[in-house]
Amino acid sequence: MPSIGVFALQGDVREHLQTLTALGADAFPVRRPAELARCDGLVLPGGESTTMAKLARTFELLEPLRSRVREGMPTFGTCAGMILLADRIEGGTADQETIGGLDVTVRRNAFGRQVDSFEADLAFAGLADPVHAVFIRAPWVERTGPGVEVLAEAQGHPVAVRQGRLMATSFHPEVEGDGRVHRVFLDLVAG
Ligand SMILES: NC(=O)CC[C@H](N)C(=O)O
Repeated sequence: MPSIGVFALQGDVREHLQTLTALGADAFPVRRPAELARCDGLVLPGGESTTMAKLARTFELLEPLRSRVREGMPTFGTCAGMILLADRIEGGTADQETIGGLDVTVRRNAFGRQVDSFEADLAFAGLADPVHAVFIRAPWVERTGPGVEVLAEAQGHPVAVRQGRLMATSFHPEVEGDGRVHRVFLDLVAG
């Protein structure tokens, strides 16, 4: 049973814990470096990315997170979690820190005011049936580096990507999801 941490200083932690537990993972919240150290894989939930980065710095988790991701820990970011994994951000504050590792540029709040939040059924690479995707003030991926695979798109923009053992979605598969996207991540963890 893989040990999967969910970054828990801010964000929709409980939904991820429930989904991962239902899939048979040993899922637990991560608030300190000792908890991070026992993760086989990590989920960065949705929430508010600037707040999450600031709290990570305050609780001395930011540098440990950066090293674990650099060392190849499988990591899955959803929405704000995608922003935290991105190497470059557009539409953020100038001093916004990220964990980084994913060679993409993401645009925060990209879908704009009109469609602040919306839902869509999206084709997802490797899955037979469309995934029901809930978007809440979501980013999209503006540019991808050469090693990045696009797994899903919405309105012509990448909204799910994978690079090696890193995976990110603009939407919230932990909300009204059926577990299949988390299963894709657990398969990555299993290697
Ligand atoms: N639902 C979400 O995670 C929203 C992300 C948020 N707009 C941010 O920039 O961090």
